[in-house]
Amino acid sequence: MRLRFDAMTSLAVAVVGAAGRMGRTVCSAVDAAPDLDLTVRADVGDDLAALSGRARVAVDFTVPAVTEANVHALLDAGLHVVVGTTGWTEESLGRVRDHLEKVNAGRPDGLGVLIAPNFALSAVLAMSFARQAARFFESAEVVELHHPDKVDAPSGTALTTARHIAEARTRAGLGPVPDATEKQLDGARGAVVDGVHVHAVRLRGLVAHEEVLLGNPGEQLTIRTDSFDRSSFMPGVLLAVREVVHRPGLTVGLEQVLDL
Ligand SMILES: NC(=O)C1=CN([C@@H]2O[C@H](COP(=O)(O)OP(=O)(O)OC[C@H]3O[C@@H](n4cnc5c(N)ncnc54)[C@H](OP(=O)(O)O)[C@@H]3O)[C@@H](O)[C@H]2O)C=CC1
Ligand SMILES: O=C(O)C1=N[C@H](C(=O)O)C[C@H](O)C1
Repeated sequence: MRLRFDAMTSLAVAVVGAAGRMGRTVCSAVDAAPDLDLTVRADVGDDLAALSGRARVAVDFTVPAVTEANVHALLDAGLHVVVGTTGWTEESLGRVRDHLEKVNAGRPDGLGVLIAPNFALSAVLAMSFARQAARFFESAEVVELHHPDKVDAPSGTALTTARHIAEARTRAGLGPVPDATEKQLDGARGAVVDGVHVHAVRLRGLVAHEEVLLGNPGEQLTIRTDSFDRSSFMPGVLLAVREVVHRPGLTVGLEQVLDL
């Protein structure tokens, strides 16, 4: 019965932030997918409560300052939500988890929220490889490189990568990364995220890139991911849209869906 339903009914999708760089690309990708139906393009000033009944899944690519409020409004409107916008913290994720528990209480087919800092397969794999490798290296630093219209630094992907590296180092009993710097210009050693230095480059011509540098005496491992075009994020976004309706509660990271 379920197969018949999936085969005959397309999934109605709303895109929030539809006029933005990612929003426009997601609209085209949803439009081109035979099993998905783009029913709403929402942007600044649109009332998200009005999406109730017009879509089953909303995709949010907006700005860090509004994304959490959007998710709460979309849950109140009864939609599953896929989020690519950056700026999430343990606290804001916790509030979404609490909200989901409330709206899903007593519902076997509860709502799902899937939040991922990066939907590109190469980036998800790079984060996973970095996490795997981190415990074997004395030194670890992250360099992220993006287009200069990006409003946040460091990138959400770099923050997540650094946190995963730090967790792996702690679990392995590694101490602080070696660094004899005594005197520096402000920012010369980047931001420090859980003990891992993160450097942000903004350069016209770039899209989204990251290097994880891992060092030991006499050797270095570099893990690099490049998104040359926003089409790189689309298979992951579409996968998340199709998956989120089957995953009640909060899912963080596309790696959960890919079983990495
Ligand atoms: N997870 C992933 O794989 C990826 C994540 N990102 C992240 O996605 C986010 C968006 O990136 P990008 O598309 O480049 O940014 P843009 O600035 O191009 O797009 C954001 C859009 O959201 C709109 N917007 C702002 N506030 C609201 C609101 N309250 N409700 C609805 N729409 C709103 C903006 O309108 P206006 O311009 O008028 O303010 C704009 O149209 C960023 O956080 C970025 O880091 C980006 C790429 C991949
Ligand atoms: O703003 C961008 O462009 C991107 N943002 C995300 C991030 O901050 O990690 C994902 C990707 O790097 C592109």
